[in-house]
Amino acid sequence: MEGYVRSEYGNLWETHQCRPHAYGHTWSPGYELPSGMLHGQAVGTCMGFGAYLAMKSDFIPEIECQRILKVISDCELCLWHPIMEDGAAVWRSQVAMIEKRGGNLCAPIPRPLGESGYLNDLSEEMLLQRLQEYKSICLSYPRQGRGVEEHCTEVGLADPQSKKMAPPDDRFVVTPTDLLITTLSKAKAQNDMATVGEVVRMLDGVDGMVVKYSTQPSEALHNISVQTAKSNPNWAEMEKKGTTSRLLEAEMISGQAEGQLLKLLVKFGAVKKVLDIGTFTGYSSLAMAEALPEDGRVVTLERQEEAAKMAAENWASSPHVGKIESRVGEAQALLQALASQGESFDLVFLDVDKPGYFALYQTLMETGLLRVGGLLAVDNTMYKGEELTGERLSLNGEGARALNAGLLADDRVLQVMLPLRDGLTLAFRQH
Ligand SMILES: C[S@@+](CC[C@H](N)C(=O)[O-])C[C@H]1O[C@@H](n2cnc3c(N)ncnc32)[C@H](O)[C@@H]1O
Repeated sequence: MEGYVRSEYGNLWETHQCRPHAYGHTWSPGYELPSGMLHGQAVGTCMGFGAYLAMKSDFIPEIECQRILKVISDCELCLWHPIMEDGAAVWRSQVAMIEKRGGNLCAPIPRPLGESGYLNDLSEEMLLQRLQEYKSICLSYPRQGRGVEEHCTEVGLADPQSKKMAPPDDRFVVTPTDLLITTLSKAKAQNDMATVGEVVRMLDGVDGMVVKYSTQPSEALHNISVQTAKSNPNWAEMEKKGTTSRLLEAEMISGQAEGQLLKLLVKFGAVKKVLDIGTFTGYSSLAMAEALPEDGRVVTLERQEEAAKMAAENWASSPHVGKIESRVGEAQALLQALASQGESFDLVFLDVDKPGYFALYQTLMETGLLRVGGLLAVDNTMYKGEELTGERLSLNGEGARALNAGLLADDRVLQVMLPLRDGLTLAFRQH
């Protein structure tokens, strides 16, 4: 144990490593807890599966694979558990491991017997196929590949799932989330669907409460919300005609709560120059313009001509319209142009397609468009809660995750993620 800790010292999270002693610990973390298996039993299944993959990769001959499976089985450990039928959970574990191990699967498997090689390429499709092949082999082993006393409850231990969430009575209610969790937990225990419905109603009220108790919008901002809410048929029509290249939708609007937060940041920071990346129908640009002093300026960027036109119409009646400069084109190219003009900004609001987030962030930092002492606000950093589900992320979800990870690794910024609507991150550039 001491030798292990010594070798791991400085990296007790065990990240970014190719580690022979992680044999049996690549796929099982995805199903160990929900299965209720003892840790060693779950590792047994994963060692057996690793041995099978080693054979399929020509790292060991079939006879040695059988030898490994026989040893595991003779030790009364589990080779196969029905929970492994949940291929999606096994795949999620693989995805999480790739992230943990710094971008590579690095699954240690025998190569040759007694030494370790690493498996890096295993697609989801191939993983599912190999699992089924492995299962059919395991079924020919004693107990059909099952272990003896596999589960925690069989040896007098509590089911690990029962510890996953503190029992409702033990959990302090400090936040609305605590309240929702405790109420839902009780409802689940009592199979009480009426209370589940009540929780849905409460959840639905969270955004409404934020809106209710935040400063109400100006008439011009209110009108943008109203116009935008009616705009979906127009966007669909424009996309069909080819006047916009992608489908825009009313739901893209930042809206009141974020608009008021942006206004507040402009006022509090005595901001003079704002860069708004993603104009859409002009809500965030106008919100920030309203908070700027007379000589303040918002430069707003939008790739879709039609959206920029609609934004200009929306601002036309506002006394703050003169503070807004609209530029049309791809954000990355427009940023380069602004940088070459020697521009820099006190506040940048980033709200465009998420796959481009990190590259745009890098440009903002490298060119000095976000000045030292300036603030970056980024929308949708909790992208639809995708990361919470543990499912595979969409391209947008990946984009948000890449930015979140990039901010975390960058000591030039201090940041906080606020669970406001779809997640809004504030990052202060300290150097
Ligand atoms: C979420 S909306 C912006 C919402 C706006 N900030 C508001 O307050 O309502 C994103 C906008 O950015 C535009 N956009 C997306 N990716 C872009 C890119 N790479 N360059 C320029 N504009 C982009 C879209 O056309 C869309 O109008």
